[in-house]
Amino acid sequence: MGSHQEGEENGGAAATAAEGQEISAPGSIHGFESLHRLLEANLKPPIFQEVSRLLLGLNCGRPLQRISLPMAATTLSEAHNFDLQAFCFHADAELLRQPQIVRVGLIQNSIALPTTAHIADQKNALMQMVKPMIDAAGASGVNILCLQEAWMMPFAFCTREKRWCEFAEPVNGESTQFLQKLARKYNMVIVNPILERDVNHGETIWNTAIVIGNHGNIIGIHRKNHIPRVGDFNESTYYMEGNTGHPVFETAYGKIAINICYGRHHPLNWLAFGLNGAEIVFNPSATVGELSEPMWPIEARNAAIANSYFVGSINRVGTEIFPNAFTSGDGKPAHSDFGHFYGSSHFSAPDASCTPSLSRYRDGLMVSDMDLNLCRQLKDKWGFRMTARYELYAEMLSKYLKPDFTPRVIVDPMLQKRK
Ligand SMILES: NC(=O)NCCC(=O)O
Repeated sequence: MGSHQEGEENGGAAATAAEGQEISAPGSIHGFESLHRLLEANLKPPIFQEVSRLLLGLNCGRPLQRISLPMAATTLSEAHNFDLQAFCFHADAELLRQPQIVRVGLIQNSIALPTTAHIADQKNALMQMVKPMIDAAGASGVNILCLQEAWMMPFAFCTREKRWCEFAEPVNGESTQFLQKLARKYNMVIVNPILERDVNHGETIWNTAIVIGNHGNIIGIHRKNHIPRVGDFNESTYYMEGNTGHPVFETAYGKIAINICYGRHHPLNWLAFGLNGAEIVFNPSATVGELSEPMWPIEARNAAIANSYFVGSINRVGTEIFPNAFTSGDGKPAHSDFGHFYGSSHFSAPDASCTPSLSRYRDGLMVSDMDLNLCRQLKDKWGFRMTARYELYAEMLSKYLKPDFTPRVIVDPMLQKRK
């Protein structure tokens, strides 16, 4: 990983410019860690700049800038072989408000031990593996950090075997305690997405994000609203649709919310966090290339634009092999893995700009400064809230929810109706 110079524009992924010679890793794109790096190595600089403008947009009229991080962070990334990238989203200067700059981090990780290892060992190894990335975030002065969905376990839901429920832990369980110490040490808000066991409600299991404040306190939790029933994502076998609605957590550094994984396919889910005033929405995820990669760069970015907030998208990395083969009723032969979790964590901004993605196959920490003033500036510019005509949709939805609803279709009288 090379160093990032202040003011270096988004073509600065020279970090891995030697990637042409890189040994092809599983999950790489023809030997490259990301599309951005592949393009940079293969296009002439002026063409690459123009392609980057079209793919990543402009922030305040300029290509997104990379920022440099302290040597302590880059040293950790080299020693522990994780991708480290850092950017800065600006906003225009205002006369009455000071800039509200917050430094935000996203961590993507693979599993640390085979899925056959003892559960306690897997959890301990994961904490040890993720710690250098959290330390790098701390050394970089990150204010708010979010980990990936169910980061304390392999994404075993594809198997439908109930033994994986043993990974579930209470809100104040070992991962929260581990992160609380780090939150205090680095004065950092940390979002901890886990499989939760709600011991006070009959051991119910949820897919939950715990928001830990910068004093190590638990600010609150959010439980995943929408559960996938697609392909191998048999998550409804394990936990129920969340009962926490769309909370926004006012932290020392800004108003944040969490839209867990599959919730990103639901525009109303994004909207509800926006209506509650979120400035940054995290989307901790676990998804594989074959299923969703074409959607990945679109949905979060669209949500950031439509709702005038920042989005931090995080996806796990690697291929996780399970001891027993499984099928998912989709006609595919029995298999022992989901496919490749493609990482590619990134930030999207309300002005339609976005960062390049982290590696498609390595663990990584993505850092970005963001001036939260950009949220209101984009609301003023585009007026999406003011032009939204919510009353039309409230009425439509209330009709749709009634059992006697019939779709309002006006049929061309000239149409020969097929029987
Ligand atoms: N974890 C999860 O919700 N995955 C669903 C797959 C997807 O939405 O891409």
